[in-house]
Amino acid sequence: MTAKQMHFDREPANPASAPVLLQVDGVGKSFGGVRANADVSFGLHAGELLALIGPNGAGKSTLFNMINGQLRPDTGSIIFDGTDITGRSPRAIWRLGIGRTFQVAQPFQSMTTIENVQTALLSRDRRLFNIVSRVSDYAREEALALLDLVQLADQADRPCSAMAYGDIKRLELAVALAHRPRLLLMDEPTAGMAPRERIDLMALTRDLVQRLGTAVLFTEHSMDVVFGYADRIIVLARGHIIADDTPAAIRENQLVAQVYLGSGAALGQDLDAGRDIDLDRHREIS
Ligand SMILES: Nc1ncnc2c1ncn2[C@@H]1O[C@H](COP(=O)(O)OP(=O)(O)OP(=O)(O)O)[C@@H](O)[C@H]1O
Repeated sequence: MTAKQMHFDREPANPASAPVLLQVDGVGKSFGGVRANADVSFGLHAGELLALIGPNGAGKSTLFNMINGQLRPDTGSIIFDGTDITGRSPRAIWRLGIGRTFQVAQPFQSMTTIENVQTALLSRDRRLFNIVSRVSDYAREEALALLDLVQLADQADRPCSAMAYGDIKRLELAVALAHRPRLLLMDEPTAGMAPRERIDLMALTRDLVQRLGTAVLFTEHSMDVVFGYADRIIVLARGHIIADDTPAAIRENQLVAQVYLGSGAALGQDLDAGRDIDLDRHREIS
């Protein structure tokens, strides 16, 4: 069964006209005297690929963790598809349709590719497996369709331990998609990947977002990925949103350039020259 037969494909979404799926309103979080997030507000539309960037310590992880339920905001609210999820548990938020991927993908190495997806489907369906009902017997066709989505169907029965890291990241995407999230949070999706693999993974993510209508919020330190694939970019600095705009507008934003580079140079100049700006090299502002 292919992904198309499983009805994964939809009409491509138009993010600008799509309804707001996630609304973050006046969110703040402090750790002792450190204001990690202050009065953060933004909306995210269905089918939108939104990048969250900022220098080290700007507050990206804190914001991410408030959306996925790992941290409770001190102030403000987070509304997902009309439901107030502020301070709810990670499990409850996941059940409502917010999935996530991690900086370092960690599949079950002792399983095959397809068994990893089958395990995610078992979890989605709240089933347990034991010696009698084996993982490899569960929802194989649906698991194959998910692997087909991320172009891994031909590696279904391969042990994970034998897979290339770029393929493992694609497997992680299939696992995250197993419970059909409407919003996917991706924490530095291309960390540790070679340039070619980064482009492949983001092109695939973009394609899936358009086909499935899933919204994606991702943090990323590689500016080639951010400017190449985001529909919109939010820039955090010292806990505040200092810009929320299209990649083209962010590129020309002088405040953003100053925050990153400590100069008036337009952010993305290096990109135009075909180079990648690594924010780790521009820590001085935070
Ligand atoms: N659990 C914590 N306890 C104390 N301070 C914290 C905690 N978590 C974050 N902070 C502080 O809050 C600020 C924002 O941190 P956060 O990790 O959200 O930034 P970030 O933008 O994700 O940084 P990076 O890009 O380095 O991951 C920093 O000053 C950080 O030291």
